[in-house]
Amino acid sequence: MVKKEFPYRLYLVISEEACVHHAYLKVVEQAVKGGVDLVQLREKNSCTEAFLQKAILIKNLLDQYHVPLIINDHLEVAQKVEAFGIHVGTSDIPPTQIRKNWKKVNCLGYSIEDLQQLNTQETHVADYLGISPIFNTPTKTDTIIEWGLIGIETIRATTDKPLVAIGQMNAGNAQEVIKAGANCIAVVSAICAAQNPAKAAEHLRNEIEKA
Ligand SMILES: Cc1ncc(COP(=O)(O)OP(=O)(O)O)c(N)n1
Ligand SMILES: Cc1nc(C(=O)O)sc1CCOP(=O)(O)O
Ligand SMILES: [Mg+2]
Repeated sequence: MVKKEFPYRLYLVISEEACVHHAYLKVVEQAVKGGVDLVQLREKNSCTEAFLQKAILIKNLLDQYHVPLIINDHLEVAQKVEAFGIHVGTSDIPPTQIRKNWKKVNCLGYSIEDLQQLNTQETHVADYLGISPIFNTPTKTDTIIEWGLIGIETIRATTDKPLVAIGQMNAGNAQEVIKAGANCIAVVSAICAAQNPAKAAEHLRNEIEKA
């Protein structure tokens, strides 16, 4: 595998239902203005058509800001919208299958839930690894481990792939998470539930850059 660049540092994972104070497209735009440089659309409860329509709207918006779009789980939507990439976990289409069916995928993310996964072909073909989760979070409860900072350090020592930290990430822990070895921080609530998504993103981004 040729190692690709992964310059992204603040990753917004968004769904319409996670957005508390503003419409999701407004949250995306404000977040990008505040410093988000990668966005994932994660619609766990939408049918394919609704997911696709949301993806088209977000893609059109993000293209104006030259910010890449990642689609969660759904290969058909990702391909139809010509997304930058896709994120999958251990219960989804395996990364090797995605490589076979989507030759032009630019960025393939894969969730890591245990250390054994690091030695698999699925991990090998991924462009970045999501450390799933750093801390338990009410936003996603079907997780099996809480990696903590030690988990980031352990994974960092094992792989040189870009590492994305997710799960209860916020401005209060962003610096220590980056210092422990994560390249990028992914958030849902810290931006989607903020009164001011632009300010929330800016605060997070500043903490990341200070680390
Ligand atoms: C950046 C990032 N990391 C991890 C996940 C979780 O993916 P997965 O384990 O497939 O769980 P769902 O998001 O599909 O519920 C993610 N989405 N993004
Ligand atoms: C989408 C997602 N994946 C996770 C994982 O552990 O794989 S945790 C998560 C949700 C993160 O939400 P918040 O920033 O609100 O804690
Ligand atoms: Mg998934």
